[in-house]
Amino acid sequence: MLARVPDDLTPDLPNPHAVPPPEAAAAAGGPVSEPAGVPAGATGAAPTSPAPATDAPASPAPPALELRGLWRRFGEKVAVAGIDLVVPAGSFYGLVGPNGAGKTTTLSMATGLLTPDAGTVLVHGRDLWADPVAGKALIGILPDGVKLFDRLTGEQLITYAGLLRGLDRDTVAQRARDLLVAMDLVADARTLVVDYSAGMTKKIALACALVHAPRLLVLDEPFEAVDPVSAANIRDILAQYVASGGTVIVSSHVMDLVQRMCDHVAVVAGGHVLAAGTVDEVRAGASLEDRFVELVGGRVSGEGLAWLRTSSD
Ligand SMILES: Nc1ncnc2c1ncn2[C@@H]1O[C@H](COP(=O)(O)OP(=O)(O)OP(=O)(O)O)[C@@H](O)[C@H]1O
Repeated sequence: MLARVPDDLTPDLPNPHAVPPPEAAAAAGGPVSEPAGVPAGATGAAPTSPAPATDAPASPAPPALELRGLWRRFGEKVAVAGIDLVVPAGSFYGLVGPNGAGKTTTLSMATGLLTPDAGTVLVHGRDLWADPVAGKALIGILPDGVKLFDRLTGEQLITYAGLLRGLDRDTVAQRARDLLVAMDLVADARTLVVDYSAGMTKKIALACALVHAPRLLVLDEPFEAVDPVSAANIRDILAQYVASGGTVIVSSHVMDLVQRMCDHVAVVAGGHVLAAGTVDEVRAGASLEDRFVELVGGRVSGEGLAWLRTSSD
């Protein structure tokens, strides 16, 4: 079983010893930072007042993702009703909720795929919707109901994703090979994606989300239709990614999986966050599944379906 992400695919984290020019970092999908010692937004500006004293404690690193007052409605339907959420950098964060809770809508707004009606999305402290190009460079996305260019082969699709992210051809070729191995898709590298099974399609989409070594990985139902061995491989890859400094947000309906895999979780229902924190805080001594049912409610008896138990002969 694979338990290791190739070093080249671990997240592009800021290197305190090397500060690339912002445009180069953005093009490489890496962090865009001001030169050390220069206040944000002041690059190139002549100082107008003496520098402030520098003995104040360094401010803590911003969360990987911060959602403030996110709203989204579709016609009369309010899908997301003022969601606030803080995803700490380096966390493995689960997002759970019943069908129609607003998870996909929230993640779509958090990753620049869907415009919010109101609210702010900060990715590593940067306002995503103020500068979507820089913000999206930090994110890898596996959307729900993913639509791919499925007339490409798996290998071509990863290559396409890498080139689109601004990587050079040699880097893309190396990473495509590594990802095909990690996803156990080498034998089908030259098969058209349209001929892939649902689980294989999920894996090739995940490979595309990883190719630019993002700092934040947002995965909507990544294990749906994936076989147990592939799921275990993917879990290993994600755990390794988090161990090397990346942040993963994963939506899932499988409480047991979230409880085992994630260190933080948010329970969402009706477009609101009902509970959020570490998994242990949220489950409060119960299993996550029991706590989920307690928070969300909505259990129905099968009495109305008595006819299902009636013999038809
Ligand atoms: N494009 C759309 N047009 C109209 N309504 C939408 C649209 N997208 C989502 N909705 C509605 O918004 C609500 C939240 O949907 P969303 O897909 O975010 O839920 P979810 O938590 O991801 O659900 P599931 O777990 O079933 O995938 C639902 O009532 C859904 O019908």
